[in-house]
Amino acid sequence: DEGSATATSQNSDQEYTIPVSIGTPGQVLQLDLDTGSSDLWVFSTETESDQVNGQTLYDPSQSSSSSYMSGYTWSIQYGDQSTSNGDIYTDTVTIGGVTVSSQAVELAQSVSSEFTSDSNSDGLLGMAFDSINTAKPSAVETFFDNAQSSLDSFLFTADLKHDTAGSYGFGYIDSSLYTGDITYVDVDNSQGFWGWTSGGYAIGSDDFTSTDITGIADTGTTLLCLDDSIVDAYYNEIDGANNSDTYGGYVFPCSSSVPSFTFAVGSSNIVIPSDYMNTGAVPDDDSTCFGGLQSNSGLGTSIFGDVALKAAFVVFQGGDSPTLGWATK
Ligand SMILES: CCNC(=O)c1c(-c2ccccc2)csc1NC(=O)CNCCc1c[nH]c2ccccc12
Repeated sequence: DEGSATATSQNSDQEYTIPVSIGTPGQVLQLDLDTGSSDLWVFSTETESDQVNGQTLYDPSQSSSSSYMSGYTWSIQYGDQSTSNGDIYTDTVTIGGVTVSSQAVELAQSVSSEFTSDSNSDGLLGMAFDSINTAKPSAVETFFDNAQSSLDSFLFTADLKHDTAGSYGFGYIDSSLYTGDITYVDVDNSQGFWGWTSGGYAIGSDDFTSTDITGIADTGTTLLCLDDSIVDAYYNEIDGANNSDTYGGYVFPCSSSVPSFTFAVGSSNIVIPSDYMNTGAVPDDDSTCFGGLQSNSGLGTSIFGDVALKAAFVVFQGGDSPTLGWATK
């Protein structure tokens, strides 16, 4: 089996959602496919009503295929301190034509304000490894793991785009979506993430710097978050750039031209164009722009978030020795 789903850029590439059908008849929710976590959770009829703000709610009582997982709960806290928790049903889940008949669906009973205020997302579709799923008394499996037996190949692909619709593929590689060859690198999933190591970087047209950059491929995080040495070197090339306490990161005059950013993938590389490195004006000051590259300090890892991923066609290859494939497009 194979399929694909349109990835819709929300709020200027801040996140990307896909339509996911849950239940019989199908209830379609827009979920943020998140390779940086492993819980499939949804806004639901059980979510505190004062924490709902326009989201579509999954209602298990309207699905003839839902089944309550008695005694199961879940509770997650992301690095940005956002949280959600609730109980769990199984139901039929279909994404891009690929169906899992008994997928654990985690219903939110409570969510923190970041999720309430994000009316573009009805929940998260965690696609990292089962070891970091938060269900109790025991972990439940991701859609990707449950779909393995029915997928032609045990992989999914990400073709995220800047300010326009991209796509996620399941079970196959669409060679029309990239140019040249796909370069595969090993994945370290010991922390439950799609962890990998880049061999270095270049700022604009400057010389390449060989240095190991170990981080995670994370569709659920907007920005590219790297070591301070790289980040400081990058913003040294932009007049008027400064690391702002007010805005919580590097900002610069929106009139500045900003360099592109290249990162190594094995013996090849991916170039993030200049315009991806500017996420746009900060709130209440349209002459100050916020950088797409920010510090990883305090994150515990570097993060190749959407700013980096949307510059490439990326293959998430599952199995006993998972790998990541990167291609230019
Ligand atoms: C900003 C979201 N990212 C993180 O918190 C995060 C961190 C992290 C750690 C410490 C401080 C800040 C971030 C490490 S890995 C990692 N990645 C994930 O946790 C991936 N899942 C993010 C889900 C998520 C959290 N807050 C949101 C708000 C909108 C859409 C999605 C989300």
